[in-house]
Amino acid sequence: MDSAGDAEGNFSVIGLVEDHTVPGGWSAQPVAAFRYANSSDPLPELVGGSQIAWIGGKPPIAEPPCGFDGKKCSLPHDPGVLFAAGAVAAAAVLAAALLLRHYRYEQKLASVLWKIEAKDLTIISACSDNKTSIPQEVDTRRAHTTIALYRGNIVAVKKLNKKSIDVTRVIKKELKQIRELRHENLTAFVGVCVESGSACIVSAYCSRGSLARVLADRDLLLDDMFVAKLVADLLRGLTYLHDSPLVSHGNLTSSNCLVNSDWVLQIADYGLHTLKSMETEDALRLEKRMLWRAPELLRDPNPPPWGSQKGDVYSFGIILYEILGRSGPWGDTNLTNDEIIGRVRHPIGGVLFRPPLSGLAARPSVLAVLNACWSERPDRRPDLRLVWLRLKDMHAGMKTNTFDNMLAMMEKYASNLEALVEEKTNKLTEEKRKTDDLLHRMLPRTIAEALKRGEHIQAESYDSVTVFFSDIVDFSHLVATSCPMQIVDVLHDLYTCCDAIISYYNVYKVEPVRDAYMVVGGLPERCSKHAAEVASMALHLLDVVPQIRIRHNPVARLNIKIGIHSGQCAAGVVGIKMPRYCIFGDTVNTAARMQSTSDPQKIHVSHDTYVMLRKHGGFHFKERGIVNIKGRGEIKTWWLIGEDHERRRAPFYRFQPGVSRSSVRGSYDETGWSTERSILNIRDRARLSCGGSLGPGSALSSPGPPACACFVPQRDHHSAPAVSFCED
Ligand SMILES: Nc1nc2c(ncn2[C@@H]2O[C@H](COP(=O)(O)OP(=O)(O)OP(=O)(O)O)[C@@H](O)[C@H]2O)c(=O)[nH]1
Ligand SMILES: [Mg+2]
Repeated sequence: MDSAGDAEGNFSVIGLVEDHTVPGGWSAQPVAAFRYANSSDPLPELVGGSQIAWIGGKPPIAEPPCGFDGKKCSLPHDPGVLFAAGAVAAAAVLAAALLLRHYRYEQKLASVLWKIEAKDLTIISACSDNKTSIPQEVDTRRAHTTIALYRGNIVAVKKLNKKSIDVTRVIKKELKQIRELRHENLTAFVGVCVESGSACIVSAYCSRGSLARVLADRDLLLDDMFVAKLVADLLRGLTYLHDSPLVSHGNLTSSNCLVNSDWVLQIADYGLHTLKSMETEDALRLEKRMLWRAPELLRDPNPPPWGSQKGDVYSFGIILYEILGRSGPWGDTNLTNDEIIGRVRHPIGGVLFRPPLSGLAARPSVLAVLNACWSERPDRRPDLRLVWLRLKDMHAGMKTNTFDNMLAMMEKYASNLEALVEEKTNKLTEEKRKTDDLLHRMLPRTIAEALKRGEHIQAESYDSVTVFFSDIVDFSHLVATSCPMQIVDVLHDLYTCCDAIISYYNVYKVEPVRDAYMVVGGLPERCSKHAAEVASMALHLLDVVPQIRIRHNPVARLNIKIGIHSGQCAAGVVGIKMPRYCIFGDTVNTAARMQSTSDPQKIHVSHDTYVMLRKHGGFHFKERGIVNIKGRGEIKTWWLIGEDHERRRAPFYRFQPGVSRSSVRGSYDETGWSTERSILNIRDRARLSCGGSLGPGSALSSPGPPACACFVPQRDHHSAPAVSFCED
């Protein structure tokens, strides 16, 4: 109590204090007190407050910042002041945003992201040494444009024909604009290389080349789906361009539509009109571009390089026509480019000149779109979205998914290629067959095959072969009375006929020299009946040769002298550049002597051959007597005069060394030759056509006397028979 008897307040501050003596570790204890230092003080002082554990480390403020009733923070209430303040703030924010935007724009313009350093471009030429760095899909011979390697990618490089390049602000704007365009159906712009005053535009490379080239490739089958996909790609790309800041293309041609490796059509050479302006261009190139240009642009003395959207629609119409017709932008026409452009610009007699639609296989709806796209009045041309709608029928077969479309295109292309490969393989096989045929005419088949395999041909010795020689009687007289070309004709006819006959026997013909003809039996494949083969063939030839008509002297007849001898010999290939299969040995000389000592239309047979033929049986002889053969002395020789006709039973087969026996009917001995076959009726044989105009089967199966068998020389199947022989 104080002196006045008033009670003095005794205030203590109780706080939570850590206390391990109580459960929970905390207890409320006095932590500070209020004391009056002087009795005159109106309020007590806080003593010991430092021990208090305040939340947040300090005591709470005594009053809220804006006072207990918020009056301390109240704004001025004048609306004019408020509005002015807001407007200033908004203007400041807008100005800051605009400034930032402009700054960024300027920065983008100034940035040289479009710039390509010449040192980063490695030009690839068709004869580039560095083939390993060129990706497989790049066929440099089919590029048709300059291609280069840029940061590991193949790019197309288009050089601008300008004397000097000044990269102005407008050009920078164009470059920025074009860099921002991205679409699946536009070729991706990579950059521009400006070096020492010249410039080139670098863009992504499309490996399948331009649409014009794809359409010109006759091996490529473009079915409806292919066509629809190409048209759809073109429309998509063009629509994107029309909706972009570029607004239009201005130079839409089939060479500016490229096809990439995935068969996606991409539009190229869009934009950059200022950069490309003032290019010194080839007049022919300029003229070619005009073929796709709309009439109103052709008439304009200063057409804008970006053309117009309606102008693009006209160009689209021409390209659509090109895709459907595959015969160029104006079809098969005799008019020159200049004449076409002239007629489009100034129609003659008011009749509009457009590509011919007759013979174009297309749906009526597509033809209607074509006509609409190349309307004379631009405002009558549909816009691209309408074109897309009107071509709905055309796109009906297409898949909605781009990837599926791509896959379908690839599959189509692969099967197209398969058919193409098959066709080319057939052609190749046919060519190979012809080459083999030619080779087999020059060398025995087994030898030719071994030579093809690169094997060395060892000369072989044969114990027993039969050598045949024939020679035209009075050939020197024939030569003296004919001109060289007539002689060539006679020999050609004779050899064509003889070759056809000997192909029916198991014998090998050695190259003829002048009128002399040499045939050997028993090599290169050994054959036990070689003497019979040669004898039969000799009788056949003897019968046929006199029936060959001499073209320039039809009444004259060819007669031959034949000599045959059997014995041992060696045979092998001589020469490397022009290998020849040659036969060596005394047997050859003796056979030649047998021929030279023979008589016209007689077959002179040595005693050795006679013994073999007797053993074989079926041949008829007449003894000639003792003849002096140079080198052999006096030997007994024979005339072969005939063979037993009735011994022929089996069908007559053409002999083809190397052909498996099982593939041919008939009975064969170990040489691949039918026993009966070698003993043929000479009359029947005579009916066999030379040159194969009648097959062997037909000659033997037709009963009764045969009709005249003629052959037409192989070199001209349309001419009248040059040589004919008939049965007497
Ligand atoms: N394979 C392939 N060929 C291309 C590529 N780019 C252009 N070409 C072809 O290269 C040739 C020359 O192209 P450009 O210099 O653009 O000439 P243009 O297209 O005929 O005519 P403009 O573009 O009108 O000047 C044309 O046949 C193009 O189709 C590409 O990326 N790949
Ligand atoms: Mg081009």
